[in-house]
Amino acid sequence: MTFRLDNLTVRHLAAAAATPPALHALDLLVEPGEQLALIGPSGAGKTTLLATLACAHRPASGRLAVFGQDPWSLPQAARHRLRARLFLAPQTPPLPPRQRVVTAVLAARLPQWSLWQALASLLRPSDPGAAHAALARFGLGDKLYARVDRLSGGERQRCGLARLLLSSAEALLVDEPISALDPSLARHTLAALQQEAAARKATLVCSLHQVEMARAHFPRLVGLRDGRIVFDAPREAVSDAMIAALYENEHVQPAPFHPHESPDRIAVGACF
Ligand SMILES: Nc1ncnc2c1ncn2[C@@H]1O[C@H](COP(=O)(O)OP(=O)(O)OP(=O)(O)O)[C@@H](O)[C@H]1O
Repeated sequence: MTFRLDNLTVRHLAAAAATPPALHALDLLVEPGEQLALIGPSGAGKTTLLATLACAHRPASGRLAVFGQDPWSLPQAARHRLRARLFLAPQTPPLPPRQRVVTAVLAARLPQWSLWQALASLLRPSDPGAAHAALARFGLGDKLYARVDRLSGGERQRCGLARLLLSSAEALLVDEPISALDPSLARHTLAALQQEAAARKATLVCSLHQVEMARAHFPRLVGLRDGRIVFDAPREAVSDAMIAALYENEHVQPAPFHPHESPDRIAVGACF
């Protein structure tokens, strides 16, 4: 078992006491090598769930097992070793802006390196060939020596994913990997991620806003809403009605349209 959640509730430390938990009484089993997509509306808890699986949030109650171990009952050093078996790719990767792409990508190997290897790689990239190969898988081979702050949003996102290829993680936790990509790049990027996970027999949990991509590419879909699992099913069992119910949003009211407003006024209003 890669992940097992029993009645797991997670609260953000910064959230007001009266706020409902970000994740509420979740039960979830994820087997080694499984590929599943997390879908659900904004604020459903997808990012929180990925961070919880990555042992970045301590649950408020319930049980979490990662590779059969409760990370929060382990001594800190053992928890770090457990985390090194996971790779969390955030939606916006925290890449140092003035760093070269090659250095930023090779930093994925930090958990495998000694302090001296890490310092030496900062001065002279230790394995630029591996960084280039990883970048090339995401169509970024020509950016090896570019500065991170000169990349576009989509290029930064793919640079973050190239780091994943250099890690030795057994579970890949990926948060909205295609949110800044055009449709063709999005398909290519998802395929590269899924091929990598399959090749190393790693578990892949991926949050996506592109529901049709999730349905087309992932064998299992977990629908989250308001911090609860609404469905957890093979894609063939997920109907259009289930998707519509997941995203039904009674909180958003359509803005009133005033036909007497001139296009200029509408444009100015839209800017501010
Ligand atoms: N750092 C934080 N402190 C307090 N509350 C937070 C924090 N991060 C997220 N939340 C709250 O937790 C809930 C779940 O947020 P989360 O980011 O996990 O949702 P999400 O499904 O990933 O949303 P999106 O699709 O918009 O990225 C939301 O109500 C959000 O406001």
